[in-house]
Amino acid sequence: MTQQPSPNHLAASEREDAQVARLITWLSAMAIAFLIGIGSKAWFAGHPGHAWVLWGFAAVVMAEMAHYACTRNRTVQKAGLLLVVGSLFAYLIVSGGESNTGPLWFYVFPPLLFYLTSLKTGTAVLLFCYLMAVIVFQFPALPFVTAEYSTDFKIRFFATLSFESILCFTLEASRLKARNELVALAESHERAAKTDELTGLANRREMHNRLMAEFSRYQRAGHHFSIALIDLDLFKGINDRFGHDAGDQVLREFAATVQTIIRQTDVAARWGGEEFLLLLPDTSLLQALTLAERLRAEVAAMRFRFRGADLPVTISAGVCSIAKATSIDELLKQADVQLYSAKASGRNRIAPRVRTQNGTTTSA
Ligand SMILES: Nc1nc2c(ncn2[C@@H]2O[C@H](COP(=O)(O)OP(=O)(O)OP(=O)(O)O)[C@@H](O)[C@H]2O)c(=O)[nH]1
Repeated sequence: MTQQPSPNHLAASEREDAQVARLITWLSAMAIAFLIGIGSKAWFAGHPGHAWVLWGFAAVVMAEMAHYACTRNRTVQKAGLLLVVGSLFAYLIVSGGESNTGPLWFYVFPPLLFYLTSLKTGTAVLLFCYLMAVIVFQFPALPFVTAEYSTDFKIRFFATLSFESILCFTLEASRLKARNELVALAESHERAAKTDELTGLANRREMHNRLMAEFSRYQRAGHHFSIALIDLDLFKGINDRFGHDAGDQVLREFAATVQTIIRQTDVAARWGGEEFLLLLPDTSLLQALTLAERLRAEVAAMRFRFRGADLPVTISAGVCSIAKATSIDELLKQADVQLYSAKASGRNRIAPRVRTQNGTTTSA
């Protein structure tokens, strides 16, 4: 199974793409200035053919810039620049440019290539360019080759270019590694800031954000939601009789049970010590009561064990729907009042108790 890139990775890639697009725009503008300047120099030095070729390349780069300005297509922009640069360097190697210095421009290629493409694509394109250069250097008699280079030049050219390419590859590989580690670190910090360490559920701050977001959705589009405030009954007794570790294990097991019962779109959070809050989007009061009751029955029927001892675990919950409140604070207050009433009427129950059409009540 292929792993989906995380939102943080996608955001980092998007930022990088935008940065690359800006860089290409600047490089293209500089390339146009250089090509026109060097073309003019060639013109006045009496090499009109060379001048026209360089001006032709400048015109293609201008056309590419205009295309990008109209379409904002970054893939075409990148491919276009690499194609122009590749063709220009091929021309400079076969023609020798001015005074046989054309191949020197090739040193611009490796860093640009690795930065604009991936390490794999960059290496493949570079190897292809090496092959082309070897052919041009080895077979000066080929019809399109007009330059001839000394053996010394060829050896030094390949040696220095290989050194530069390996250096660029290594630097780009470590840049990517550092970037990925940074994104992973940011992700783990982000997760830690939203999660309760003991149970792995959302923490109070994260739940508060989710409640606010759900409330805006309700105000904007009228999507109803409900909450259930759950408290483990007589939890102090469990800690006192069986120890704090037993209490911690109960909290973890209860959190795991909650996660098997709620929907994916629901949010469960540890609201306080032994208090949990469920946010149930698109859920009416009756549906929320049914879910809370199912959870209560499940917990009451479960066997919580710690070091051979059976732990008496039950829950009480207060449920409230946004239809009965005008703000998140009021909603929480009402759920708290309901929880208090569930506790007061004997614990191991859900409040409010409502009558359904067939006369039964939804909670214990
Ligand atoms: N083991 C453990 N205990 C915790 C944690 N957080 C809070 N508690 C304990 O939970 C207990 C809550 O006790 P109380 O508020 O008196 O409530 P209760 O005993 O559950 O009684 P009722 O709520 O009235 O049913 C306290 O003893 C806290 O120390 C935790 O992270 N781990």
